[in-house]
Amino acid sequence: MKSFSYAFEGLAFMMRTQHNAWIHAGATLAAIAAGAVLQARAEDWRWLVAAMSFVWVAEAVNTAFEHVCNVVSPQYSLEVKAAKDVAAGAVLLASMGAAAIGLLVFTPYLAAHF
Ligand SMILES: Nc1ncnc2c1ncn2[C@@H]1O[C@H](COP(=O)(O)OP(=O)(O)OP(=O)(O)O)[C@@H](O)[C@H]1O
Repeated sequence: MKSFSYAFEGLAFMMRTQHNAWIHAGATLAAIAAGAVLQARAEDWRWLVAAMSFVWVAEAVNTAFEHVCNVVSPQYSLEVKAAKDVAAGAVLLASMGAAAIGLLVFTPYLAAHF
């Protein structure tokens, strides 16, 4: 129970400090709403859940990484810049992958409706 509470504290910290987390939250809610409205099949929900989870995991790891960097090297450093930029790149890659999965999942439903 203690471990769960620390993990939820970490997630709450991420939501308080990372504006990108709110963009992920909006995208997550939009994907869930689209899946419900279009009545996505179970195999499509699997892809959606995997894509959404991957983005959140990348953002959480990026947040942790940034804070470790800030403690280890609060002053400007090209090494820290490279490390933070690569971590931000991981979130970008996960988000682009999720957007691609969203397109692949939802396009056939939209094509069938319109
Ligand atoms: N100590 C530092 N030395 C050099 N560059 C830094 C340093 N801290 C931040 N930066 C640069 O600023 C960018 C943003 O870092 P910051 O820690 O402010 O994260 P952020 O604003 O939460 O952005 P994001 O989560 O979108 O990557 C980094 O990707 C890096 O290019």
